[in-house]
Amino acid sequence: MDPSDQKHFTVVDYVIFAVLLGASMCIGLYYALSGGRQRTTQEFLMADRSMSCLPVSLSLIASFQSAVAIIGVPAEIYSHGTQYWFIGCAYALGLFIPAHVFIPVLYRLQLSSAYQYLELRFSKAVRTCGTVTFIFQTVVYMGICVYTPAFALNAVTGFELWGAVLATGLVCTLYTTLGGLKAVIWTDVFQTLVMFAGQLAVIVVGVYRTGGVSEVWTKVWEGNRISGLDLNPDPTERHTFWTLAVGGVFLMLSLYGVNQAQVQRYLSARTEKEAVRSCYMAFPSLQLALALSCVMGLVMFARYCGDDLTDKLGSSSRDAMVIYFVMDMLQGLPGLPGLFVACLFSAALSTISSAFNSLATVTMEDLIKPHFPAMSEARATLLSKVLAMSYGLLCLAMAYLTHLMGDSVLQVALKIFGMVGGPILGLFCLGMFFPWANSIGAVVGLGAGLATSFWIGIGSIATHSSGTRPLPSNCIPVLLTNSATAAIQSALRNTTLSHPSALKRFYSLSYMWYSAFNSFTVIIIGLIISFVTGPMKEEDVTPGTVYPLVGKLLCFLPEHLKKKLCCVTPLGQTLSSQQSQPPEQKEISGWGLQQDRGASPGEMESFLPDGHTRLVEHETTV
Ligand SMILES: O=C(O)CCCC[C@@H]1SC[C@@H]2NC(=O)N[C@@H]21
Ligand code: NA
Repeated sequence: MDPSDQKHFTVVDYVIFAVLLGASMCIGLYYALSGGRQRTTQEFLMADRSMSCLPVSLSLIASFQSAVAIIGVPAEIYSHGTQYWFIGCAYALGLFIPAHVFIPVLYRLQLSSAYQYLELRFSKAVRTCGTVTFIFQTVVYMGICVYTPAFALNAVTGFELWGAVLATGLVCTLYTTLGGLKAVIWTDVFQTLVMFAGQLAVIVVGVYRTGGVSEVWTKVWEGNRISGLDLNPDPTERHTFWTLAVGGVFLMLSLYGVNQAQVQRYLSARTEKEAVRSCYMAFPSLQLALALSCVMGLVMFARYCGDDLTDKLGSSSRDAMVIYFVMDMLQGLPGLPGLFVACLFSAALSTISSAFNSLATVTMEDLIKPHFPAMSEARATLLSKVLAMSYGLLCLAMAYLTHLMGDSVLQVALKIFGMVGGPILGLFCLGMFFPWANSIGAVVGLGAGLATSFWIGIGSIATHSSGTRPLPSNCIPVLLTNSATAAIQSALRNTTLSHPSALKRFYSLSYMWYSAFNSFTVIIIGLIISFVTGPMKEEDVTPGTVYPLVGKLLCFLPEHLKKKLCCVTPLGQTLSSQQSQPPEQKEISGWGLQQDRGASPGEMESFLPDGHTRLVEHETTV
């Protein structure tokens, strides 16, 4: 990028950006100094299970709406048209199933970490495998989220790259470490609003400067960027209605159903009903976030298609082009470039803080506490803060690794979710829907799922069959005009159109199918191994850890047949955690309530730090 074309910030922009970081810090400090002052893990990691549905729902959006979406989705729409928008069709089921299947099971078990479920249902080994897999996925994802905004800004504005990464990482680590989950959730609320405001500003100014709505629509229509309903059933087709609306459901379930960051938010709600309501309330906000980023891509297309930006942007990826577009639109409007940079970093901060906090929680609850049961509350809380800090530093290192990955951060992020989140989703489904599944089946199933997903993932990179479709000839996006890239495009067109071997087709499976494909692999392998090594019996399964899915699907069968199929266990009772737990119970419920095999589902046995046990009668509401 030659300096003459670099867009510069005015003082006002820097002030706005500093105000955003400052506001996040203040919210973090407020929660460090108010309430219980973050002195128990229940408060630091679970917000005292006192949150209401509005902040939880906005925090649910913020967790997986980072700069990757703010930059990656417009770049996707610019290059491939609005096909990606169909992922919105996956949001309905993608939130309905978590609200009515995963939340009831996980909430009634009163867990702190989603992976405690795996020990209750299977064994400690399965829990550890799930936790380690989640940690790997989140650390890689965090790296992408820290790197994306800094890289894009640096490419266009010369904004000091590693200075921005450091500023983001440190501010985020600080307020997360000081304020715990309460600070993370309330900064998420503030940052989500900044995110929406920033994107809206770019859209309004962009439409105005491109000649108004009708002008934008005409250019977009003629550039055939409005993709119709592509019902092509070919699973290697990168984006079709099926890969996005159906494959997308499994992606949503892996994130909003079983991902620790989201499960922790559900469990921080003061009642189960509040948690379900927050899931429902996330739907409109998710649709709004998707619409804003897609429209931004369309306005960008209306603005540049046909112009030649290659000389301006050089070899940097199309992701950087989004920032160029924003800076181009907002030039001369002091404060607005700063607002968009604040939007970008809000997106990044809200995701990274959720990642830090969930990593600290699972490391504490799943990997440390079980080995140090006598650890004092103060020491446990201090250790949680040290963990949040160390994950922060690890994240900066991962940011550098992202530097080495390909372009299109959106695709990289979605691939990670499919490759790692998919098998974890399969593991939870295996446990919740199939009472016969045993621990050996679960571990082998997870291993098979991860092995398959990395085999496809690496295979697709090796054979360059990332499924990029040839673009419509009438408007080769401006960044592809240079001959080298065009040559790759035509070479790619020839190889993929030649007779692809079965293996090549396997490698070119759309990454939007990874979540579905990998979760089914875990379930099928897990069931086979379970039946081979002796399936579990109904009475052996911890009550409250199985969702009678098969029973509900086969509701037409007579009761005695369903009993034979051992799939009619009633789910645990609806809990309102505040009423059901006596106050002294609170500080240890994060230790996971061990079910006494003999206790009836309504009774939960909990282990006190001093080794005594207490039967807690949970109120049962219909
Ligand atoms: O923005 C990111 O950090 C990740 C990319 C989007 C992740 C998925 S896409 C479907 C769902 N909707 C969102 O807003 N995020 C998740
Ligand atoms: Na975010």
